[in-house]
Amino acid sequence: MTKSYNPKDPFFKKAKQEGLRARSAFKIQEIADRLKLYRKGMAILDLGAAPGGWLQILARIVGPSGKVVGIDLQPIRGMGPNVKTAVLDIYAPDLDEKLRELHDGAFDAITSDMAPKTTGIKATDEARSIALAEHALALCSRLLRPGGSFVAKVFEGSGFEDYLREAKKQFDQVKLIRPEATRGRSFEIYVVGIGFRAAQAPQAPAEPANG
Ligand SMILES: C[S@@+](CC[C@H](N)C(=O)[O-])C[C@H]1O[C@@H](n2cnc3c(N)ncnc32)[C@H](O)[C@@H]1O
Repeated sequence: MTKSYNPKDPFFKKAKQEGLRARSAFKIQEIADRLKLYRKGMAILDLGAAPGGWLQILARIVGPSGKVVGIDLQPIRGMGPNVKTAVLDIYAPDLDEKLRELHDGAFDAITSDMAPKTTGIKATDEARSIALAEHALALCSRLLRPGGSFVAKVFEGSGFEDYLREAKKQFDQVKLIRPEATRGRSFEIYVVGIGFRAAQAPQAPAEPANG
């Protein structure tokens, strides 16, 4: 999970050359290219968006008629007109209200590249990481439109199988992608949910039989 800074890394160099804020931009680019999840005019929510690499790619795809909302614990500055950002913790009690100020309505897609501050203690880091991914998945029921898509970074460790099981309940299809820009020894993988199933309305009790 450690992010070693390596200027010789080809993705780092390419990101610099292309004016991208983070090498991780190539991960969402690859996911978008492979699965064709995003289109012009869409509204996308990006969780853990700083410094803004994913926002740059997503903003390009949705174009001027679309919108990308990025939130993070860190400020994100200087994005284009179709990007709105806020310093916001996904656990904030007023999250929905604050998001409504940036976009009123459900999102067509939610993405999450969130990562916790690492402690170096594998079990703690994995637990915090899966907790972030779980919270992102739980937010779909409030913020994602039926049929929408979801992408989240998850570390393959304890809790991963349960996470997949939960994602499969909520989406018609679930795919796993390890983008090329993911560093060699990393356990990170992206869980992609396609076709969000709207929460089932509670069933009305059966009519009592006549007679
Ligand atoms: C790997 S970085 C994201 C990089 C980003 N995708 C990009 O391309 O620029 C992970 C981010 O998750 C954010 N994060 C961690 N916990 C969070 C939380 N509770 N709420 C919002 N953001 C969080 C961190 O502040 C960090 O900026």
